[in-house]
Amino acid sequence: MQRTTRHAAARIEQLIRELVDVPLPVGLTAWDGSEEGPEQGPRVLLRNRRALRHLLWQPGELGLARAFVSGDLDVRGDLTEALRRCWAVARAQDRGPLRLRGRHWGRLARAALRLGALGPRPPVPPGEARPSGRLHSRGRDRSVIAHHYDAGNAFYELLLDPQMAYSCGYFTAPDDDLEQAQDAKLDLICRKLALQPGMRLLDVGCGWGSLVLYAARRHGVRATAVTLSAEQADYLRRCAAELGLQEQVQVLHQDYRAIGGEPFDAVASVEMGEHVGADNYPRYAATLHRMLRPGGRLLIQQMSRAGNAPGGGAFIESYIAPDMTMVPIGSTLDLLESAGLEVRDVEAMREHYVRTVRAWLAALQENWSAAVALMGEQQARVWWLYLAGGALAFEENRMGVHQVVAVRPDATGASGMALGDRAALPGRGVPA
Ligand SMILES: C[S@@+](CC[C@H](N)C(=O)[O-])C[C@H]1O[C@@H](n2cnc3c(N)ncnc32)[C@H](O)[C@@H]1O
Repeated sequence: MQRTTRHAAARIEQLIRELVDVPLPVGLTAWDGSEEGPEQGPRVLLRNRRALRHLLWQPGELGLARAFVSGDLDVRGDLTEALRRCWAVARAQDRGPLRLRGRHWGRLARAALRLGALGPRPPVPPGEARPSGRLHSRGRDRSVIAHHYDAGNAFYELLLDPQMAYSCGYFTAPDDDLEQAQDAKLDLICRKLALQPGMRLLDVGCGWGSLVLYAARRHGVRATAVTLSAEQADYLRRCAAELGLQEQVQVLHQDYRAIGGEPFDAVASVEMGEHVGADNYPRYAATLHRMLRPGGRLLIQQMSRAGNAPGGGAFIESYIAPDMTMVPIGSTLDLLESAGLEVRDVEAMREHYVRTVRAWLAALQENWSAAVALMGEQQARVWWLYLAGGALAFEENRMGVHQVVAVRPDATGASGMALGDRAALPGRGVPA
């Protein structure tokens, strides 16, 4: 027979003290209405005992995420602040969130028994990707990309700016909004690439085509856009046709490994390098090099991560972007140079990503009912958690993002850059 308690929150608080020796970082309300922890700030609600069972069956970040996604665990108030406080505890413990040691298991099981929380494995909420096949084989990459990017253009339209840029924006003034920041980012990229009318631009990993459409319209280039997502390719073809740019913008729905033909005057790849994997990065860098004419410029924008945990963490890997790899920026620069490119400029943009992700999160919250109608409550909660945690990761310097300008020197070693040309430095704004 299950033993019940009317003091579940107190028991959980006691358990947390025993396990990690810290007071509750956030308020806690348990299924029996009992409350513990700070009264101010965000509050975690354990709606039922199943919330704990998610953690017992899948200890750590993923169990916590499943409890949240299913709604068994909820947060009242600011989710980002709740995550910030929990991360602070994890940092003080010198380990990730809820990474328990073997000796803790006995205590955990006894506490769960007292709380009546022992029971069968709860159903895994929908939306987890289960990629199969060899890591970063073309087939597996295609299904992983479809999982994330083919979630429906209508959803991304709710979240993103009108140009549908799905990468870090560039805030040049304190009160810039997302639309201005994405416009400024595209402008900055075009200037760093020194685009001129008639030039040929290749964009590898083009998303919904914000860069190629911008560059074609504002700089008169002829652009080729490559994406592995069928929905993105269709969307971009439609946009290009509506804007009368179908002659200027060619859209290729294919893997970057299949790119061939004549080299381009300029090559861009904005937040795609995270998808290629450590083993394939040299091949990706070699492709960028091969597709750039000698003397041409490359711009990549890429997220980075310090330390030895190259993925996005258990939650991101399961729900958002499996097989993603992020490495320290220094390693990326090495790999680009090993491919024969010469790195000319690196700009760190971490603070811009804090604001970008916060803007996406605000858009999700404003459009919550529409998002739920499109994808269901649980999937909308996946995005809520992803964006709240993502903004925090950039804020706390667990993740970074950089723009890198490189050139392919010609046979004589000439870079094609004028003396003193420091890749569009005048374009840099200083956000407050
Ligand atoms: C984060 S999105 C960035 C989109 C775009 N550059 C932007 O700034 O809005 C990553 C893009 O990389 C593409 N991608 C990922 N892996 C790819 C691959 N193996 N081959 C071609 N494109 C790929 C995805 O389809 C998506 O368009």
